Amino acid sequence: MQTDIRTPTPNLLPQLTHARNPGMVLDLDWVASVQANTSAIERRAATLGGRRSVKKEYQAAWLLKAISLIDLTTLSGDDTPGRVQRLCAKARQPVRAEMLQTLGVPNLTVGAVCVYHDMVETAVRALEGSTIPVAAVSTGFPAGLSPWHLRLAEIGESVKVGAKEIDIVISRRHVLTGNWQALYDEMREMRAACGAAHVKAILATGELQTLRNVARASLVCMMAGADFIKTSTGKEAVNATLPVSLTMIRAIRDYEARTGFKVGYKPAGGISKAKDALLYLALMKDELGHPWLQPELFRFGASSLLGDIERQLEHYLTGHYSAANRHAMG
Ligand SMILES: O=C[C@H](O)COP(=O)(O)O
Repeated sequence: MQTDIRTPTPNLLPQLTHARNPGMVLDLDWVASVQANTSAIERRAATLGGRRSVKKEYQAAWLLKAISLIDLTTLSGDDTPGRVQRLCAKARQPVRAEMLQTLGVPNLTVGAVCVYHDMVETAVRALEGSTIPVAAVSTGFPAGLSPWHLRLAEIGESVKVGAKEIDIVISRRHVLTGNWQALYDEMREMRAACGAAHVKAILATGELQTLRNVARASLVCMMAGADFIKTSTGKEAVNATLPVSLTMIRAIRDYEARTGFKVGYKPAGGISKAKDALLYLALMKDELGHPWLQPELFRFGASSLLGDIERQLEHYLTGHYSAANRHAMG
């Protein structure tokens, strides 16, 4: 039976505190034992799309919750300080002030702002006085093929200028060749380079060929101390999908069951519709429960999702849709 996701307004959900995942020694027997039943996973994912969506005030509450979980992202070659400043203004006040007042959440912000290293200082300055962290994509994002010492140095540079979260990319070839030791070692070193900054491991699942590879790579990154596992850079041909999400979420559940440590989940790439955000939240609640509905353990990596959510909230309040271009992000 599916869980009913109707819940009171998001700011009434319990606040989470959890110990940071320290990682563990690489357990190759555990890794080798991990399988993924692709047809069962795909069947389950297909049922999610058909579920009845929540309506009216319940939907509005869940959309507000979704906003608080967005890593508001710009990762374009033509990013400018001006665009990043506008994005940060949006991060501070994601929906028009009068709408937030009416909805009873005047202080709502997004989960984080996510940018390339070059824009970290601009974002940090633009977010001064708020509690919104800046996340930097790092380690030769998106391919992760720059020289190793430069990948590590890039993490250090971003942390030095104020990034509180680092989204690293793994070496896909370690997964594709089954070199779990190499994946573990690189993840461990990258986590160490992050220091106190939290590390999200981007698996680039669209390039890992099988769900079994996704499950094993998820586990190895968690064993090496990832704070979050993230699907995609947004630059692969296939980015976040529900089957991949189920696979990764279940890896998180198994890891917690065996070690007691909670690891966060970040689907990213191609999530641009409010209704998709609701599906993901329902999935998290069904599979992992309330702790994974907090920014400490769940984020959407998304550049345009906020605009669609804002349109849906406006429709809820006024009965009308405004043009999408009224909700520009940057
Ligand atoms: O990590 C975030 C992604 O790059 C955003 O992808 P998107 O532009 O498809 O929303």
